[in-house]
Amino acid sequence: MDSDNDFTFCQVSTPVEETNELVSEIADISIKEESSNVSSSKNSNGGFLWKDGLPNDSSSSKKEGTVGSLSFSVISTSTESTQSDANNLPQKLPEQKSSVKKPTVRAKVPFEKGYSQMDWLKLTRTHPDLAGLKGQSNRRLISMDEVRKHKLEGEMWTVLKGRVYNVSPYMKFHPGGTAISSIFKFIYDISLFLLLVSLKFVICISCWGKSGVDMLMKTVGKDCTSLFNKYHAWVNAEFLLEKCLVGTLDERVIIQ
Ligand code: HEM
Repeated sequence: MDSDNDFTFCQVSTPVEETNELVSEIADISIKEESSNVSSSKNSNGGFLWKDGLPNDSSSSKKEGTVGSLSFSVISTSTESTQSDANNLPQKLPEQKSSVKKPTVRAKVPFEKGYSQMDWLKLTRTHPDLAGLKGQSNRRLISMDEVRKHKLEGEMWTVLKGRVYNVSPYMKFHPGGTAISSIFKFIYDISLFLLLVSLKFVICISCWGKSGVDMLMKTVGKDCTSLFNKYHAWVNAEFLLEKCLVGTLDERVIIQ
């Protein structure tokens, strides 16, 4: 017979049900290291040795074994030894308490009623010309000079990731920084001088108590990409401001 046609069949793994059954019967496994001179239970060739024993609790059997200097014990809760008594059924292990911490809720400057991100998305669906294009294409190239000229009510332009947006309609919808109570504001004022020492921290607290409009007003007539990325690089502005797109920044003007 050709050797290619010579097959040998063998079982390479135990069936899943059997494995689950075995696992459910093991209540506890512990491994502890013994010093090399304590070797009463070790066999002569330094290999593996089992010790069968029945602890006080007759519902479970304990097996001990050694491999080299490691000794371990396996406690089985199998009902094999005692069948009839209902008390001898494998006892449930005490439930482990989960140590999942509750997330801390951070106070934020609340948005005005009717100005949530959901309200904004609704508005983008119903208003066709939020960018104020008046029929112009939003594919045209816009210079930084032109962006700087648009700082007035209704026409507040900003550059984000190479695109020019009219953020006026979004202003009131922009979420604010962390809320600040009046007492905390007092402490904030006193400690402001000390806080100036750490520039990074000052940048962090600069948005405390400020409304979303305050935050976004900083960006009008400028490129806000770095500020945007500093506060929330994860925000999908391309999607949120899709309907506010005025054009693409003409970067050739900056390079020259
Ligand atoms: C122009 C495009 C921008 C868009 C579309 C936008 C959008 C958003 C959105 C959706 C949030 C809520 C994020 C969240 O809760 O995880 C947010 C929060 C915030 N944004 Fe903007 N933003 C823009 C620009 C900016 C800029 C330029 C600044 C900085 C001057 C800024 C400062 C903040 C701050 C401080 C928060 C509150 C962060 C917090 O404490 O959770 N945003 N913005």
